[in-house]
Amino acid sequence: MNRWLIENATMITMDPAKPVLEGWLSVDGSKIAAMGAGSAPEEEKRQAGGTVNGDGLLFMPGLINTHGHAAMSLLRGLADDLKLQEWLENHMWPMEAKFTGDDVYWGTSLAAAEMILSGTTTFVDMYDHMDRVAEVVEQSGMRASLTRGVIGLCPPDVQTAKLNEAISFARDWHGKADGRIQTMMSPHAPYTCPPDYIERIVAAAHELGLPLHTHMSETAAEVAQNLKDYGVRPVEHLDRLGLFSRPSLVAHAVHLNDEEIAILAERGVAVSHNPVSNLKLASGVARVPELLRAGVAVSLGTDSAASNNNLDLFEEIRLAALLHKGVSGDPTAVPAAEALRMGTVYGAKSIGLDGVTGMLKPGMRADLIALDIRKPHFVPATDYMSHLVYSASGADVAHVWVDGKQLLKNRELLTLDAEKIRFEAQRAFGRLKG
Ligand SMILES: CSC[C@H]1O[C@@H](n2cnc3c(O)ncnc32)[C@H](O)[C@@H]1O
Ligand SMILES: [Zn+2]
Repeated sequence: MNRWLIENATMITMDPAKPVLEGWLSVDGSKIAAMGAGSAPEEEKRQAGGTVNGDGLLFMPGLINTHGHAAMSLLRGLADDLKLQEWLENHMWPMEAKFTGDDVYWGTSLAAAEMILSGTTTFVDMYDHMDRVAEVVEQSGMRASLTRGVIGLCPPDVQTAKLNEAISFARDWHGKADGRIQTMMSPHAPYTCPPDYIERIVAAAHELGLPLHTHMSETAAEVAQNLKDYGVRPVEHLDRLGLFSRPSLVAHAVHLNDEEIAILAERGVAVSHNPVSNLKLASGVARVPELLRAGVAVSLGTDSAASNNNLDLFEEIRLAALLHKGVSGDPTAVPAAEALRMGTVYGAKSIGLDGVTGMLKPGMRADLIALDIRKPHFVPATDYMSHLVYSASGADVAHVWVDGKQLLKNRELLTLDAEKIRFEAQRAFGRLKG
């Protein structure tokens, strides 16, 4: 079915020109062809090879998760209630050292199933064995920005091998899966990559014409250590190493001073805010209202299911709206519409996909989700933008399309075998646990 039509739909478009629309939307191939208020014109009906009745459904753009490590879903619930360094060094890294390509494949498949079931259509993933992650993206039909994260705490020949692997992956997979995959280059963090290694990664990003992604200023301890080791805080450190000379996306950015916020704004650096992970690892609360005021594109990420412990981006949206009210004492700190933009349009902008996804608008990719608004917590129909932020959860998502192709129908996964994934993921965890 190349051209199809949604009728009787309530749509939160995220398009400032028409944020809410009661009407119809047509899809042609991978793109939104046209949309309008009221009932669809006869010509649209004639051209449509099929029709979705939007009654009882709320349509919006698919959500965009701008920071995560999908395969770590295999480590969900393994090490809770710890601070970042202990969690990483004593629990995550020893387990990850045992990960095979198959573990990454099944862990990522598990994450993809969870993300589709909760309305995420695009995700950013930084990990190892990335061709196996890309395989899942191809099969699942999702859209993704993928990057082989490199940790430089190793001998020079190993550093070089990892960097070469990251370059090959980025070169081989950029634009694949019918254009749904794009790639980036990623030093894991300033505290795990020596300065000369970061410079080499930045140089590779320039050669490949790709963006950069890293963890930055996640904890107060990281900032203190950076000051001790290099005499400057992480933002200035990375700026001096040229990281911001390419389009960049930094995850966390919890501990920033005013000067650093100004630098990020001036360099056009995007920030992935991960409120649940930052709370769970007791890292702190990012200065999101100040970042937004400075004009920084702040989007939302779950981080991994090992520090979250789910991949429901609706939770991050809700928390982004609530948390900063509580911290600042200002109920308008992050209004509902802004939180929703963080999960959609700002997410697209953060990874160079503005004009492609994150909004329901003719010409853009048909990445859309439909929530079941017959449930009690969507009643009364006062303000659906408010309901999406303060009442909804991923469990309300009934249907998902990416590039016009349906991935979820009445909560049934169409591209992934949920039963097999459950079985294989559990088996992989058993093997890893030993
Ligand atoms: C080199 S692949 C990615 C690497 O990142 C680790 N990781 C997961 N969550 C976090 C986080 O919140 N801060 C820093 N690093 C994190 C993960 O365990 C992988 O080793
Ligand atoms: Zn992370």
